[in-house]
This record gives sequence, structure tokens and C-alpha cells, in this order.
Amino acid sequence: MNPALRQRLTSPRGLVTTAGALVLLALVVLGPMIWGDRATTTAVADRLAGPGAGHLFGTDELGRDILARTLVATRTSVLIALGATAISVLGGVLLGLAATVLPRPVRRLLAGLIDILLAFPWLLLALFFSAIWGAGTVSAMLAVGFAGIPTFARLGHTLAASVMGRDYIRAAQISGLGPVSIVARHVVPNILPPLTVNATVMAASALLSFAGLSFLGLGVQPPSYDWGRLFQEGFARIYVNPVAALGPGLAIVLTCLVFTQLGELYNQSGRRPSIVRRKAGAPPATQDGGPVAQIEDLHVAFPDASGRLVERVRGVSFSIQAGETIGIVGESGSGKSVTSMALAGLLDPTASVTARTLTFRGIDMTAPLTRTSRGVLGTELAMVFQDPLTSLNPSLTVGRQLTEVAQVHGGASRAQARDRAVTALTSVGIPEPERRVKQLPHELSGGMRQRVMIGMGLMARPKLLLADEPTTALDVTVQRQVLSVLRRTQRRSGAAILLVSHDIALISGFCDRILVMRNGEVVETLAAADLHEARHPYTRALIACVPDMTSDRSRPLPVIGDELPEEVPS
Ligand SMILES: Nc1ncnc2c1ncn2[C@@H]1O[C@H](COP(=O)(O)OP(=O)(O)OP(=O)(O)O)[C@@H](O)[C@H]1O
Repeated sequence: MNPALRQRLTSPRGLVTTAGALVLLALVVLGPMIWGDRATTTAVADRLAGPGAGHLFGTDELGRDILARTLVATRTSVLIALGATAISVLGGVLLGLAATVLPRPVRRLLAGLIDILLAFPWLLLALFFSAIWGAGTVSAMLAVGFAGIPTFARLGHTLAASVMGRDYIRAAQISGLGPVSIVARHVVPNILPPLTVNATVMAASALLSFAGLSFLGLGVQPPSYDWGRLFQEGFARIYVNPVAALGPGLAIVLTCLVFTQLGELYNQSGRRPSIVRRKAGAPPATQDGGPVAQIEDLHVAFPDASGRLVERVRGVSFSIQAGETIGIVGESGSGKSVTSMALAGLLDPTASVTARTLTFRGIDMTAPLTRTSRGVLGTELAMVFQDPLTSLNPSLTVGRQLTEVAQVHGGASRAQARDRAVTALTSVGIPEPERRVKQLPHELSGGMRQRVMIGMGLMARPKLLLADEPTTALDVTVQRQVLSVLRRTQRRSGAAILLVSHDIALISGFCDRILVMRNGEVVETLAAADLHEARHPYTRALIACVPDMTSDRSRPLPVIGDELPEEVPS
């Protein structure tokens, strides 16, 4: 089982929800078998009895036990709610997916149809369908199920459309995969989590709708009964025996809670912060005069498929002084990004982080962040990622994204923030900044987007710029431009830079100090100027892999690994 899901399931809320779901399941399966007779046995002598020892919720007008009827009604109420939800989700998602992948004219037609259906209120549609199919259990289920289709069609369409634009879908299309395979293999797994959460909310709404329809006499018809029907019968005598109405009412509310909480448990966005612990005796650095960032004995582990923690970063220590440029270099998977993300507190919530010291500007990153420290991080720590298209919000203009920090943390007015955005874009060399601030990220070239990311850092007063492979996706000329913008930014702001790259040539040309990482550990730290004196065989192998003007083109480049020490097992 997914470790994060297991963590949520074993939390107090998870345990209560799971217990509630199991009780519901037991009532659905066993309720009619155990209490079926009691629920249908009439006893005229006991009719309309109040709550008492023999009948905890009292009896109805035929002397039947209301508690037994409430327990037995669980099966009908839950099954029709789930049936309607299944109709809404399946129908809606199929329609939404069809509106995403079918040829353009059909797509437009379906998208228009979804829009028209959405214009009608959901309850109106439910009443409309139930009037067409007449009163009854199955027709109520179909009515509520069909009324929910437009909502799920829109949701499925929006989610699928956002996934269809991704690079891996284009790669799948190029590899010859048909629309059905693409949807099954690539689209559905990616849209499943939000759909599941919405389906649980829909199940709760369906339950309430049935209660409403049965209450109005349009839902389940006698002699069948569900909670809505029992509620209606109890409501007529609410002043004589309130429990007769409260019992089924409570059952509806509790079941809705179980449904929505199940969705919340599954919801990946309800994440807890990563487990960050500081080892005993750690003295957090002071804010002034000390290093900008300090890391001592950092360990980061992630759970594997069986939930066992596997260490990916082991005992990394270094500090960064103001204005200094440090480069972390190493092969793919050596732990460079994880180290820098741990410093920024941006690791995946499943990560387990331990460190003797992990501070940025004196803020102890192992402790929960206060409002003030969040403000400091927001203004003094800037990040530039490898792919600025995914780092920038595609639906907001460049200007909106640039001004956010100044407005939220700097207290600047809208006009002031906009002026500062234009200045920031000018200083990172973006032509026509006045026009660019009004554009969306996709309207900019890759190099421009990367400059926007750097410009965003400039909007505040960065003390540290974390740049993770900032030039990897760019061609050589643009790489040089972006690096020179980074350098200018550093001179202007006095910020320190932590540059992460697998390219030792780039790192040695740009940084003052180099940390060489392999298999989660720093194997060598040296000044960039001393690179030619590297002692560790891995560093020497990395250098040897970079061809220069004297390299023999007829020979293959050296392969890292042959002459190196064995990897330390995790
Ligand atoms: N969220 C995560 N869950 C599980 N393992 C992870 C997670 N993030 C990173 N890892 C693992 O941690 C190790 C180090 O990853 P990291 O991203 O730091 O590598 P890197 O040196 O930056 O490589 P690259 O240059 O390819 O980005 C890898 O083995 C990676 O699979």
C-alpha cells in the first residue's frame, strides 16, 4: 500500500473513518438478515409507541420497530446512492473523455452539449428525470445519476484536457498509440485521484437527494423504504416522538460524513509536511553575521514500495556565505536536487529528513515555520528550476506572478508591484517588458521563461538563489545568457547561489566552490580553481568525461564506474 495512504489511514481521523465505513458495509450486507423480520413484523397493540426499552426509537403506525427499520434501510439508501454515483461518474467521465479525444467537430459538439446541460441546475434536472420515469427506487436512482452526468463530464473534460497537453502524451502519440490506449494508459490514471474525491462528494449529495426525493414522495415507494421515507414518516410525528425522525436523519448525516471523509483520506493534496527532525544538541545558526544557509549531517530517506525508508542523502554538510556561489555536481540520482529541496523545505511530504543543523538565514528549517519565517523565506529565498514552463502558473500572466511576492510579503500596492515587475524584467534582459508582463508563460520562449523565474527572485530581496539545472533545457547560446543574468542578479543583490547541475564544466566555470555528490554522499569538496587537483577518482572521472579541444575523437569517452570504489549500500 502507498505509504502516505497508510499513514493517513492509521491517523485518528483515518481510523474513525475506516471504522465508520466498515460499520456501513456490515449494515448493508447483514442488516436485512439480522433485523429484517423485526423491521417488518407488525404489532397493532404497540403502534405509535414512544422510545422505550423494547423499541429504542419507538414504533410506526403499524407497530414496526423504527430502529430495526432504520438499520435495514441502510442497504437501500447506500446502494441507490452508490448506484447513482456510478451512473454520474461513468457517464460523465466517458462524455468528458470523448469531448477531449474525438475528432475536432465531435469534440466541439460534445463540449457545447456539456455546457448546455450544465446551465440547468442539478436539482431541477433530477426532478425533471424523476417526473419522466415516475416515482420509484430505480427511477430515483436513474434520475439522480443522470442529473450528475454534466458535472462529471465537465470535470472529466477539464482534467483530461490538462493532461492531454503534457509532453508524455505527445510522446505516446508519436509512438503510434491510439486514442483509446492513450486514454486508458496515460489519461485515466492521472485524473483518477481528483475524480475519486469528487465521486465521494457526489455519493454524499446523492444520499441527500434521495432523502429529499423520498421525503417529497418521488423516491422509494411503499412497501420499500429508505432513510428519506423513514424520515418523512417520523417527521409527521416529530412533536410526539422526535427520535423517529432524528434516527434516520442522523443515519443520513453520519453516512455523508463517512463518504466525504473517505474521499479526503484518499486525497493526495491533504498532505502532511515531511517528517523533519533535528538531531539532539543542534545549535541553530544566528540570523545576522552567520552563513546564509547551513547544513550539517543531513540525511533524507524516502519510503520504497514496501514502505521501508531508503536513505537517498547521507550525512551531507556544507554552508553558504553571502555572495558565495556553490555548485553541486554529480550524476543523475546522486541526491543533488534532494539536498537543495531539503534546504528550501520543499521535499515531498513522504520524505523523512534528519539533520544536526538545517538553517536558512537563521531559520531552523527542522522546526515548523512561523508566520514571520514564512515571510522571510518568501522574500529571501528564490528558486529557479529546470523547466520554467511547469514552474510558472500557465493560467496567470507573467505580471501577476511577478507581483505576487511584492504584494503578499512586501505590502506593495498593485501599481508599485507592477512597476517593480517591469524593472525586474528589464534587469534580466527581457525586451519590451511592458508588453511581456501582460503575456501568459506559453507566449514566451524557454530562455525568456527562465529569465522570468530569475526576475521573480529579484522582485524580493533574495539572499539565496537555488538554481536546479536552470540551463539544462536550453540551447548553448541561451544557456550563456541565462548564466550571465544569474551572475548580474547576484552582483546586484549580493545573493548567494546554490547551483545544481550534472555538468561539471558549467559548474566549474560559474562557481567558487564545488561539492561533488555520488550515491547520496558528498565525496569531495574543493574550490573551483583547484578542480584540476581533484583527488577523488569519481571527480576525476567526471572531469575526464568532458571532451576538450585535445580529446581524441576516434576514441569513446571514458565510462564512469570502472576505476571507482564500490557504492555504499543503503
Ligand atoms: N519523492 C521521492 N520519492 C522517492 N524517491 C525520491 C523522491 N525524490 C527523489 N528520490 C530519489 O532520491 C534520489 C536522489 O534524487 P535527486 O533528484 O536528488 O537526484 P539528482 O542528483 O538531482 O538527479 P538528476 O540530475 O537526475 O535530477 C534518486 O534515487 C531518486 O529516485
